[in-house]
Amino acid sequence: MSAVTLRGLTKSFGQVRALDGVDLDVAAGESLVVLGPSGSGKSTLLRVVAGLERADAGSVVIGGVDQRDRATHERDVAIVFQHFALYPHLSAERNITLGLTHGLRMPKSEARDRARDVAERLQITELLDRLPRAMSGGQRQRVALARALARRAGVVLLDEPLSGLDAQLRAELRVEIAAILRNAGATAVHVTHDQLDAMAMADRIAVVRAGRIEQLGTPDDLYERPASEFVAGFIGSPPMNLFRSEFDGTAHRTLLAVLPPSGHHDVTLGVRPEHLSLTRDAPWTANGVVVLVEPAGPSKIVHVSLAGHTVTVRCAADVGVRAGETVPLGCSPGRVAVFGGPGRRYLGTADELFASRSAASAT
Ligand SMILES: Nc1ncnc2c1ncn2[C@@H]1O[C@H](COP(=O)(O)OP(=O)(O)OP(=O)(O)O)[C@@H](O)[C@H]1O
Repeated sequence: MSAVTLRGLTKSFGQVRALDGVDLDVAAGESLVVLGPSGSGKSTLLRVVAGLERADAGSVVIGGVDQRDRATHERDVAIVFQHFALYPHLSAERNITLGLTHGLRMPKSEARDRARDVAERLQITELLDRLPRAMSGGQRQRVALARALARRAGVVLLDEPLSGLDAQLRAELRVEIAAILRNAGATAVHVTHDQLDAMAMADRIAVVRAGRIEQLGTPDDLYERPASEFVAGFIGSPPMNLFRSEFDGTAHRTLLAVLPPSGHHDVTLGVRPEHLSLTRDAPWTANGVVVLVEPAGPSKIVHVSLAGHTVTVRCAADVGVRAGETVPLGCSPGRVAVFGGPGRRYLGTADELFASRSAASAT
């Protein structure tokens, strides 16, 4: 396993800046997920690390060695692509051993031993003699992963390895792949636009937007303290409710009145679904109309229409509400995140902002 260090990576395609000065350190043995919307530069980042794309500026260092003059096959990386890219006319075993015998010039018997070893760990031994067309999507993806792991490369790069699989298989495989990479002690960089994949697979997540890293942190960091409105809206299922206008008119106005006068007047308030309740017994309240009740196992997600947008509330499964009902919504300012200023960065909770304002006015 090797550490990966990226410094000042920049890459443009014509007018499009796919990477805009990316600095990133991935520790040896770490699983890092690059998460962002379509077109944010995730694949380009991975391709530059793999040497499939040349950066306009910046450096890629793997295991302490600058990769500038190295072609993809000379880099200590294994790649698992979005599309399985297995050779259709070769058995699973041959798919796994081909890169070893040809790429790494390993003797056939040794390559076969390695394939069998990794197949056992991935529980696909019974697939080794099969052609890809005789396998399910999930089985093919396991074989693709086996092929990457069999190389025992210092770094495994995965580009949307789960896309194209159905939700249940995706949920199973994301946990499985994370465990396999962890047990193998592999350094892994995954790319995905799916925050559930990211939360399950990552030691740390880098959220990218327009070729820049917006926030880097553990899944808990990102969930508890999103650095910006963009991150807040991207993480969590359902994601944080964001109020550009107002939650409770009085509360919002009170909040605006206490914010620093330095241009933070256009703020967004964010509240997680689990921090809203269908009660009037809270410091801030408003009324809304239930549009949909969605069962979610031990809880339910209630979608409530409020001042022109839909708010999601996570509540206990036994709370009895029906579509069409008018319900109170309550929350506490300690649970309200405030975003504003350039880049709509996180300014603190409403409570913290009230407190700092009163402390400032007291001195
Ligand atoms: N070979 C290319 N030629 C021209 N533009 C490109 C090329 N590759 C990527 N881009 C552009 O660079 C930007 C980043 O693309 P990239 O594929 O890295 O994004 P992504 O985050 O991986 O998106 P997705 O999730 O849709 O795959 C996009 O605007 C894309 O259109």
